[in-house]
Amino acid sequence: MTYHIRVPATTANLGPGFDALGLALKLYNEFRIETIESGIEMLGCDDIPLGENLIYTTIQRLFHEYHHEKYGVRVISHKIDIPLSRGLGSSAACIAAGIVIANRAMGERLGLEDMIRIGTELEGHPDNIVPALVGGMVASIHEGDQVIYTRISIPQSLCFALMIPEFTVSTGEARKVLPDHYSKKDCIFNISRTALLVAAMQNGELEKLRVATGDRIHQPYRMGLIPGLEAIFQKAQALGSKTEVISGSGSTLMAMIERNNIRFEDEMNDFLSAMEGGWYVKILEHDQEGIQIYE
Ligand SMILES: Nc1ncnc2c1ncn2[C@@H]1O[C@H](COP(=O)(O)OP(=O)(O)OP(=O)(O)O)[C@@H](O)[C@H]1O
Ligand SMILES: N[C@@H](CCO)C(=O)O
Repeated sequence: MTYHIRVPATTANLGPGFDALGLALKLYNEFRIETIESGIEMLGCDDIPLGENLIYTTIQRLFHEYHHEKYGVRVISHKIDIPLSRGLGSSAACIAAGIVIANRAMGERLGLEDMIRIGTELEGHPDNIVPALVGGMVASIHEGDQVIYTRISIPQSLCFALMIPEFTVSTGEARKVLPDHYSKKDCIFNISRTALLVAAMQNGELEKLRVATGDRIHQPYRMGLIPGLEAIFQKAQALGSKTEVISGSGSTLMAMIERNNIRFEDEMNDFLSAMEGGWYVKILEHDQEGIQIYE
């Protein structure tokens, strides 16, 4: 049996919604899956050691946990468009793919809610894995052994400009720079803005996005990991962006722009090409479908 999987990139946090908000983007990794007699074979991703290959380790873990021995899988990475460790959910995409591949091999014994729970446990937070699986913009919480999530609508006129550098920021390192405790003032700052952001998105109030994406939980501590951030944010604003945030834990930066902002891409690319860091821009729409299996 042979089939294909397509899994979207995701951007997490969207400013104040640390570990809670995320959205799927029309940028994809694609895999071809073949059934084999036994074991797990990975082709087309030789640069990632097997022990760090999250598709491999996810399938291995699920086969072991569910005592699956009947037959194995060959996973061929044939289109890897999500760059590694840039804050675009490459790890969540691989975990999502691994879960779906293992589940299919095991006769679809896991439902969507099980896959979301397992993915969240493996990733450590739900904000990338849930939109990678279900698509769209999603608010998620992990409570006990359950993940509870809901979709948030995104204004039709909005799209997303991703400024992607050559350098990486590992999520692990970017979490280590965060404090263990926050003041009541900072918590209230983020709670109020997260609520405003969700409502502004639902109501299509683009002019409120800038104030609604204010954040005191993670971005102030991570800015130092991304040289060029301030200049790029200023340029994006000058080009009419509605707001700018760090995508996930970086290194990618994201501006929310109107679809009819036709000068943004070229002018931002000119600006980025004069900077150090190997930056380039990609304008993307949100993905509404999440992970897809096709024959
Ligand atoms: N195509 C791939 N195949 C196998 N493993 C991958 C692939 N892409 C990423 N990974 C694994 O995911 C790791 C990157 O995870 P990390 O959390 O640092 O970045 P990210 O998921 O891209 O960023 P963020 O979580 O901020 O969006 C890689 O080191 C590798 O172990
Ligand atoms: N919410 C996560 C997303 C990155 O995986 C973080 O910012 O650390």
